[in-house]
Amino acid sequence: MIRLMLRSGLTICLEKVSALNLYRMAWSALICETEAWKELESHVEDIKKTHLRELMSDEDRCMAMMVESEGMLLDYSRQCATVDTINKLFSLAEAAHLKEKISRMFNGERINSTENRSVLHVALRAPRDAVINCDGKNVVPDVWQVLDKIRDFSDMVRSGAWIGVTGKPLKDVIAVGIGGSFLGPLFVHTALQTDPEAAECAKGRQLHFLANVDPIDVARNLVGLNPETTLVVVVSKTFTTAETMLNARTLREWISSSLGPEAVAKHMVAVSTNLTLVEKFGIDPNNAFAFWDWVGGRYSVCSAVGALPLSLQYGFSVVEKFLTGASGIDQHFHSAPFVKNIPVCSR
Ligand SMILES: O=P(O)(O)OC[C@H]1O[C@](O)(CO)[C@@H](O)[C@@H]1O
Repeated sequence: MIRLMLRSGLTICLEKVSALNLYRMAWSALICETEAWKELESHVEDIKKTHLRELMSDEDRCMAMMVESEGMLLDYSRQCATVDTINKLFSLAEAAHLKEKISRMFNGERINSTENRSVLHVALRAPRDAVINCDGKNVVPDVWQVLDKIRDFSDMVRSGAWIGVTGKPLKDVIAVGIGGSFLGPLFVHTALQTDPEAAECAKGRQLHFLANVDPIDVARNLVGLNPETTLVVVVSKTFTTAETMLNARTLREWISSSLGPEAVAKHMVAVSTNLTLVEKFGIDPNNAFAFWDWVGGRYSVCSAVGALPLSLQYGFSVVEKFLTGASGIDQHFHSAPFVKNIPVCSR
């Protein structure tokens, strides 16, 4: 039996581990024990003595700390750091095998080790003809099947082809959700409100978000809304989250007490990975928009979680542009060297 002492102090017996596991264990050695970390640590003491005013007067340094790609400019020159600091951070990224980890993510490997899942939010905005495998299956066709369904549904609602039970068009949407099933869509909605093209597409429509279970917040969100012209989108990855389910039940009651229980079919739809619970709640599975467990909640804005409410408000073409932009950044993240890589430099 061969015994190996890792830098972390862990002793492993070679006959008990496969070569692959050995490789992974070596990778997971603590980052703070690498040379790159130690160099950075001692460098921090020097940089602390430098004033940002002095750093900002160095034009070459400032230019070196700007990266432009995909129509975006990242200027990180106002960090208390020199070009040397940045190079040391790149060395640390290499010591952490960042490049390999990025590739493993795009290859659909189960890098979410706590849940033993792939991390494939990049597939949510991949072009229709892309191939991204999860457990040997290309997931891109499934993604586009849902996106096509979102486009058709939001076109129908926006054009008035899908109407409420009393025959009125549904011009207002309440998205019920919390955490990752709320914050991403709210963020994009806030940004799109200042975009002239998107604002034009949203004229005459309202999008509300309900995350809080405080009854006053619920009441405030409903002010000025008429159930006859409102569509409720219940957004929950698990469809078990207490706050979301309580708000969903409150709104189901708001609709059915005013329009009758049969109105739920026309006035409530859902976004979830758990379509069984969606149906149990009383939402027609035909009006459910799926996503998958390889989408982390906080990364779900490009799934139906964001795409459905935002398409209802702005139209699918606006959302498609958002997805295309995100996909452009994904390609950039996958292929650009660290020094020109906006997501890497902004970490
Ligand atoms: O989408 P769900 O399953 O309703 O979960 C909502 C949020 O609740 C949490 O589980 C906890 O806040 C988050 O991770 C998640 O984004």
